[in-house]
Amino acid sequence: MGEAPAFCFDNLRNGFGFKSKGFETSADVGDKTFVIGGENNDSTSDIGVQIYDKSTGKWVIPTVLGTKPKPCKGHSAILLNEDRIMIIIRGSTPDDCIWFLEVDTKYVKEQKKVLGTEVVAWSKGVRGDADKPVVISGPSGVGKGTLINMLMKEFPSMFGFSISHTTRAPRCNENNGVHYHFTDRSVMEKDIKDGKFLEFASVHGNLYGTSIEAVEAVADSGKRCILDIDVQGARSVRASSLDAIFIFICPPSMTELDERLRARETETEEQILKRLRNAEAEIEQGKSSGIFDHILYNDNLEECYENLKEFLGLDGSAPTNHKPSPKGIDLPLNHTVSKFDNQVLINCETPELETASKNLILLDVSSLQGGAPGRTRELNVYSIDSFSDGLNEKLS
Ligand SMILES: Nc1ncnc2c1ncn2[C@@H]1O[C@H](COP(=O)(O)OP(=O)(O)OP(=O)(O)O)[C@@H](O)[C@H]1O
Ligand SMILES: Nc1nc2c(ncn2[C@@H]2O[C@H](COP(=O)(O)O)[C@@H](O)[C@H]2O)c(=O)[nH]1
Repeated sequence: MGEAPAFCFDNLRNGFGFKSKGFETSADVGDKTFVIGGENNDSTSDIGVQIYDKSTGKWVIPTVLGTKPKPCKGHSAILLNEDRIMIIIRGSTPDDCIWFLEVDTKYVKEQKKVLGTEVVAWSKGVRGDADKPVVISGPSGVGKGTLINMLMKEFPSMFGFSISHTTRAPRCNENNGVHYHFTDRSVMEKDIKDGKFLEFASVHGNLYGTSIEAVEAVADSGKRCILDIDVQGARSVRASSLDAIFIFICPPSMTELDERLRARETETEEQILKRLRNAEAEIEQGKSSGIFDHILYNDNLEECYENLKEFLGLDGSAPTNHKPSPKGIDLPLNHTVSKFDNQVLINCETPELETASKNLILLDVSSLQGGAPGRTRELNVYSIDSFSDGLNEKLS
């Protein structure tokens, strides 16, 4: 069990001729040293990332993906599984104190290939078993939006909609930033290239995509994220580490789909025909691709909605969705962080107390799920009373 001093002033960069401005941590992965640092201990500062490549003797500023932690008063860091660094933030809110910086995970490796640069990716640590995002897919006109609106209306504090980007023109009843982020193709293509999208696809001749930020904004609001995306997008999300549940909505017949699209009066004849042509392939893939956990037929709307609620475990009385709030990790300036198998121990010393009390916090990382882009979930946090032989109070 290796013990690492926390808030260490790491001389690493001085040793290589760099001026260190303050409180940084570092971790070695292969021949790279990842330096994670804020500027000083007095005020809050951003957590920047730099990489020292020992094989070339050069410093590299990586492309940083994901939403990063807010400016903070300091942090500790410890390497897990040789591919991600767990960061414990000082002076943060309870739901914002653990973050992960992925440095060599599958996602990071893929993004390095796509972007052609060094890449690191942040994901926020979520304690316990947070509800998984829900991906809803199906051909245009089947009623996805209608069902999602019903769900959001009945459970406004439970669900949040992931607002996609699209290059298609807004319909007369659609608002920018509410129904979609309407954008230019060149801007969206640049953002895709910069790794800002969880998934994207060309759908009926336009570009659509889910930004990492859209999904994180919902998670940050404490709600369960709903994504309305096409089958190609669902496939990409399935291949990502978002760890969602996938529902495919099927029409009762192509004739009925045709009627619904026409009755909506939002597309031209040409566009309707294009959407109907694409629907056949989508239905085929929706039923056979193995992407979806559940297929719902939207014939009678009310019945389909009841089935959707049942699948989401919402068929009884309206759930309160009030999980107990997790307690924070109140890190003092002096503490050590150590790791043993899948457990990280934070030893907070409070020498000013006569009894020199020790406050131990155990982070169980054995069941971590998900990861960048999105959230790293299933982190369990316990406090340990060092003066008794028993555990624990679960803090999450
Ligand atoms: N079960 C149903 N029976 C009859 N009409 C329905 C049913 N479900 C939805 N509709 C209607 O069908 C039309 C298309 O529905 P909606 O816009 O929700 O489809 P969608 O799957 O979200 O389409 P798109 O992918 O193009 O956004 C709407 O006018 C809606 O009111
Ligand atoms: N892959 C993605 N598909 C998306 C996204 N947002 C919407 N969609 C799908 O596009 C079609 C058409 O939508 P419309 O609003 O123009 O009728 C529909 O099937 C949506 O599910 C996205 O972010 N990614």
